[in-house]
Amino acid sequence: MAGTTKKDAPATPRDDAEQQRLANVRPEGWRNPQPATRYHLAIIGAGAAGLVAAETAAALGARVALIERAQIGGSRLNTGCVPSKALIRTSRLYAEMRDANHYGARAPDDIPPDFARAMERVRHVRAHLSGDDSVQRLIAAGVDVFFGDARFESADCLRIGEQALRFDKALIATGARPSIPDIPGLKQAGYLTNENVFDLTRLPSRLLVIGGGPLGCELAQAFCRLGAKVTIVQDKPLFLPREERDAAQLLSDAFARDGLEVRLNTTVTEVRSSNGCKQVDLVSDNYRNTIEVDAILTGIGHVPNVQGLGLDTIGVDHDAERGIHVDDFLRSSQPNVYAAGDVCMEHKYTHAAAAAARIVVQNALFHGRERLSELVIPWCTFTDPEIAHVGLYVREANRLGIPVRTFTVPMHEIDRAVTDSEERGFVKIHVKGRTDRIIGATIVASHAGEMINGITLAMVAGLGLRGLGRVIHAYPTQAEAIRRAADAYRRTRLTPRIRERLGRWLAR
Ligand SMILES: Cc1cc2nc3c(=O)[nH]c(=O)nc-3n(C[C@H](O)[C@H](O)[C@H](O)COP(=O)(O)OP(=O)(O)OC[C@H]3O[C@@H](n4cnc5c(N)ncnc54)[C@H](O)[C@@H]3O)c2cc1C
Ligand SMILES: NC(=O)c1ccc[n+]([C@@H]2O[C@H](COP(=O)([O-])OP(=O)(O)OC[C@H]3O[C@@H](n4cnc5c(N)ncnc54)[C@H](O)[C@@H]3O)[C@@H](O)[C@H]2O)c1
Repeated sequence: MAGTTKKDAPATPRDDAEQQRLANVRPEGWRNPQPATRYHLAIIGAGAAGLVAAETAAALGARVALIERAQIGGSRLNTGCVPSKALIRTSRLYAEMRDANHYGARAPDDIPPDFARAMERVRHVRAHLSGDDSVQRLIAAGVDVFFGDARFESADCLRIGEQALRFDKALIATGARPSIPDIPGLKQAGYLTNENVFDLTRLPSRLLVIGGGPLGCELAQAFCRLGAKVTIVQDKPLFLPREERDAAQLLSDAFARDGLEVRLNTTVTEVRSSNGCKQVDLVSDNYRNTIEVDAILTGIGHVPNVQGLGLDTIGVDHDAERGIHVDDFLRSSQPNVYAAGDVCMEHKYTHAAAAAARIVVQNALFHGRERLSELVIPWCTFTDPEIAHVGLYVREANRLGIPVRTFTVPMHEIDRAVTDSEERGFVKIHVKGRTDRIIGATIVASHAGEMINGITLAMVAGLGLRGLGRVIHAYPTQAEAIRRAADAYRRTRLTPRIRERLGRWLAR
C-alpha cells in the first residue's frame, strides 16, 4: 500500500464479508476483456469520479473502458468515507450509552467497547455496499473493466500491461493518496494511514493522531470513544483550519469532554521505538515533551496520484501538489484528456468528485459547456457535533468585497435539539448585504450533514432567506433552526416606517 510502512501494517481478516467485498471489487482470477477497436471514453481510476463517469456515459450509449489498478470503489468504499462512517456510528453509540444517565436511562457503569466487533461491522457494511460498485454491475451496465496500471502511450492510446486501448476522450480519475509527514524515525517506528487503519482488529491502547483536519478529527474522536487513550496533534491553533473559528472551537470543547488529549500549535519532531512502544517528541511553541503511544495514525492531507501515468509524454500539465491542471470545463492541457475528483480538485469529497464526473461526460462526449465553478458544493466533518459548510466563509466574502450580513440561531433555542439533548452548536447563514441572497452557511449540530442539504438546495434553486422563511419545516426537527434564521431575516424588514404603518392600521 502506498504511503504505509510494512511494520505495524495490519492484515485485513479474510472473513466472509471481506471475501464478498473482494469478489465484487477485485475478483480473483480476473482476466481483462479483449479491448474494443476504439472507446468513446477511457477512464483511469474506478473511485467515485471514475465510476460515476463510466455509468453515466455507458447509460447514454457510449463505449466505455474503465481501468483500475487496485480495487473498484476507490477510497470512498474501501479506505475512506464508508469504513470511517461505519466506525463513527459504533463509537457514537458507546458515547451515548455512557451518557445514558443524562437521558434518564440506566446503563452499567462500565461498558467496555468491543473493538473487534466494531471492525467486523465495518467490514460487513463495506461488503454490503460493495455490491453497488461491483465488476458484475459495471459489466451489466455495458462498461469494459480492466485491472492494471494505466499509462498514456500517446494522446489517443493507453497501455495496460500488454494491452493497448485506443480512445477518443480520456478521463483521469486517479484520486489522491495520504501525504506522509517527514518526521525522523516515523518510518522505522511504523505508522498507520487511512489505507490500513480499517484493517485493525485490536484497539491500540494509546493512539497518537497527527493532523487535525477532517480525517484526524473524525478518527481521533471515534478511537477515543472506542476506548483508546488518544492524543491529537495539530500544527495550527485550531482544528479544521478552513472552518469558522467558533465552529472549530466547539469541536475542541467536544474533544475535551470526550477525554481526548488535545495538542494544538504542536508538531512532532521525532519518533523512536522502544520495547514495542513509540516515544514521540512534541514541540508546542517553546514547550517540549515526550509521550509514549502504541500506534500512530497520520492524517496531514492527501496528494494527487499523477505519477506513472505518462502525463509528460502527452503534454498534460500537472504538479505534485495541485495534481492535473484543468480549466473550468475540467479539460487538461491536452484537449481530449479530462480530469475529475481528488486528482485535480481543491475540494476533495466524494460528492464533488461525482458531480465533476458528470460535467466531464457532458463536456467530453456531448460538446457540453458545463463549468466546475458553477457547482455549489457542501461538505461535512462527521465528528460529534458535525460541522457542515456550504458557499462562502465571511473571510472569503470580505476578500471578494462582498458585504455580508449573518443570521445565527443557537441550537439550544430549538425544541428538538433540547428534547434530544443535542443543544451544542448553531446555524449561521450569510446573506449578501441588504438582500436575502444566501452566499454561505455553517452548521454545527448533531446532524449538521443532513441539515446543510436544505441550504444547498435553496442556494441552487435561487431561493433566498425570505423564500426559506415560507417553507414549513416539520415540528419538532433540528432543521427548524434554518427557518428561525429566516425569521430573523424577516424581522429586519420591519423598518420603523413599516412598524408605524402597521401600528396605524391596527389602531383603526
Ligand atoms: C478517511 C477518509 C474519510 C473520508 N470521508 C469522506 C466523507 O465522509 N465524505 C466525503 O464526501 N468525502 C470523504 N472522503 C474523501 C473521499 O473519499 C474522496 O474525495 C473521494 O473518494 C475521491 O474520489 P476519486 O474518484 O477522485 O478518487 P479515489 O476514490 O481515490 O479513486 C481513484 C482510483 O484510481 C485508482 N488509480 C490510481 N492510479 C491509477 C492508475 N495509474 N491506473 C489505474 N487506476 C489507478 C485508485 O486505485 C483508486 O481506486 C474521505 C476520505 C478519507 C481518506
Ligand atoms: N467528512 C469528510 O468529508 C472527510 C473526512 C475525512 C477525510 N476527508 C478528505 O480526506 C482528505 C485527507 O484528510 P486530512 O484531514 O488528512 O487532510 P486536510 O489537508 O484537510 O487536513 C490536514 C490537517 O493536518 C494538519 N497538519 C499538516 N501537517 C501537519 C503536521 N506535520 N503536524 C500536525 N498537523 C499537521 C493541517 O493543519 C490540517 O489541519 C481530505 O481531502 C479530506 O477532504 C474528508
